[in-house]
Amino acid sequence: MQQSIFGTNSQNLLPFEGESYLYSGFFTKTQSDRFLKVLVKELAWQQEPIWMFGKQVMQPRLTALYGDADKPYGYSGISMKPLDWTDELLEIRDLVRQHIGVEFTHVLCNYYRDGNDSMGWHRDNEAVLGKNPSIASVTFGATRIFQMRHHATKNHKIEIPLTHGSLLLMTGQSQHFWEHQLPKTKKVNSPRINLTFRKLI
Ligand SMILES: O=C(O)CCC(=O)C(=O)O
Ligand SMILES: [Fe+2]
Repeated sequence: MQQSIFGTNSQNLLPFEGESYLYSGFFTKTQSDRFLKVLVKELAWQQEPIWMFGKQVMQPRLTALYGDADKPYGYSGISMKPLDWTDELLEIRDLVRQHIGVEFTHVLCNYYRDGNDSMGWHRDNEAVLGKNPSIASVTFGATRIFQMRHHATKNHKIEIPLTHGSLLLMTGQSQHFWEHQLPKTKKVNSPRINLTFRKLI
């Protein structure tokens, strides 16, 4: 049984100008163990290059994009063509959709092999996501610290441990006013999978 996002355990983690909610035990341990195992094995993981300061560098993680449409989804100077939903990704999408009420069209999958893999500061604010996108972020595997900070001031940094089976919803003005990252850590040497469900308009 999934926890309702309208339950009493949800409170806005952002102090102002956006809304983000964490549902720690959204998936059961049994579900989470199964999804971690299957997704590591079955998704079409690739290490993609991105452009940074005029140079091409490899991303410090593996990624895969799945979704409805045959339309490419570009970010950070790369364009990815979505693959067709797998059974497990559809199952997870439907559980998340049931509770958030958003018809997600795509899921960007990230595979952090260990604490050396990471994602730098960014906002998910591409025009194709619309003005105030709701992004649902699901984690299986190692707990990693997810950081958010106010984009304009770089102040008000908050740290959110994203545990096995957790769901983080970033919504409202979050992607306009707040940026986020997943820093490297020496404390983790096991894998983590993160799925960010998005609705392209
Ligand atoms: O791995 C995470 O928790 C963050 C992923 C993320 O920010 C993204 O895919 O845009
Ligand atoms: Fe992001």
